[in-house]
Amino acid sequence: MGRGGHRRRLGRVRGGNVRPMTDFAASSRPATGARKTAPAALSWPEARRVATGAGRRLAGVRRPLDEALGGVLDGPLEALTDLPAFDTSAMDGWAVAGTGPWRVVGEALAGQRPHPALLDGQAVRIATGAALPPGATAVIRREHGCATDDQLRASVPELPVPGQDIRPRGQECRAGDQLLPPGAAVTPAVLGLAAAAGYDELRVVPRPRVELLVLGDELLGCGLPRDGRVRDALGPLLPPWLRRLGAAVDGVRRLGDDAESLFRAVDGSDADLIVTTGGTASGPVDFVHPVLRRTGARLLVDGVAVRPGHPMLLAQLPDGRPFVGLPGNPLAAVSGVLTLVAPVLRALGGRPEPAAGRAALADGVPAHPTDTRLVPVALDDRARTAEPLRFHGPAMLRGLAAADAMAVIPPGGTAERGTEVEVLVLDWE
Ligand SMILES: Nc1nc2c(c(=O)[nH]1)N[C@H]1C(S)=C(S)[C@@H](COP(=O)(O)OP(=O)(O)OC[C@H]3O[C@@H](n4cnc5c(N)ncnc54)[C@H](O)[C@@H]3O)O[C@H]1N2
Ligand code: MOO
Repeated sequence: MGRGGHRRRLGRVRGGNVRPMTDFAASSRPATGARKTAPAALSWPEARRVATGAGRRLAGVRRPLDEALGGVLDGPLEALTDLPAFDTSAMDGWAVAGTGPWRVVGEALAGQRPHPALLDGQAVRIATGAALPPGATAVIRREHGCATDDQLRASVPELPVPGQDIRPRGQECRAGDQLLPPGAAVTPAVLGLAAAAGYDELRVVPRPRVELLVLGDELLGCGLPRDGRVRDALGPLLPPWLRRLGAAVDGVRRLGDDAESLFRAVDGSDADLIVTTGGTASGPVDFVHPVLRRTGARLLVDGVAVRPGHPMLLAQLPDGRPFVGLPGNPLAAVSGVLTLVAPVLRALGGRPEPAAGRAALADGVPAHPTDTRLVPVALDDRARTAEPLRFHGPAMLRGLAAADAMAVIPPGGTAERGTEVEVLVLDWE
């Protein structure tokens, strides 16, 4: 269940739990799960476009600065004050009025109210960051002046230079200036800037909350594969990656291949996005389609012309929340994250799409005749090349674990060595 503990019930049809097929708009699957005729898979670029449009940006919330990290700005960050807010000294030394020599009449430390105005020929000892007394025309650095018996002389002939080592009020910004645009990621630097500019709280688009449901009777949470069972690889892989992509993920719920428990988990979740793994195909215990049908969801993407990962799907629950079904084969699930989950998370979280990376293939890669291929590659940033890696089968993670990116190989022919292709950088850390 989501963090708030609130359960959102999905709409039900009286007299039965299965919605009419018209509610399962894009699907042509029969209610039992097996497919009579395969619906046309969307092309990979089209599926990504649909995913981008499937998530409505979450409403902004006010957060104290220390809880705003990792969100994005809901609106522009406008300065609440001039910065600096008052004229200050940039150096330790003396603030002076007019040309020397000067009589030292007091002291100005950071954090004190401004010293009374200086007359021509007067000076105060001043600390870096202290408010400049009115009338001061320059600052003489400690190492450029010589003070005896309250008489100050510059030890460098060119001094004083008017304005030297003074940080004038408003040098960095004026109150009301836009410091950052809406959608900027809230980094530690942004927190510092916001505090300097007078903010105690920020209005941010929150991280979308993801409910992650890992399906499969065969999955083990620990130990060696045994008795036909395998270790769950996606439970450890997905949460930290989805967090990196801007999501809030409380944890993973592992469910058996049981339609009722999947329905209850989906029905009881108040997450902004539900992601399942496994059960997308048409095997005897693949329940994602029938359960979606029972919830009254609308399928937006039902299969994508991409290898691996072609059974991935994207649906919209009756209340509009998105649902992504990732295939169970681990590299196919990774392909589904890149194709569907990442764009949906960006849309929900108000994050801009990163600029597309490109690199030249260091070796030829056979393309699929009709589908896009996503192939793990090691990037050489200096040479701007991408080396295709072995062990890239849909059930394998060995290539991925050594990869920096997935190269996008468009359908048809062979992508020859030297061909420049799009690369989706795997920003793990
Ligand atoms: N008759 C057909 N069979 C299959 C097709 C097809 O088109 N026609 N597509 C194949 C492709 S491609 C994929 S991908 C898989 C997708 O299947 P599901 O999404 O239903 O996934 P499962 O059947 O539950 O599992 C598939 C495979 O992956 C292993 N798995 C599942 N979850 C995990 C996990 N968390 N960690 C590690 N491994 C996992 C599972 O044990 C299976 O070996 O369907 C093909 N079949
Ligand atoms: O999606 Mo499957 O082969 O492409 O693992």
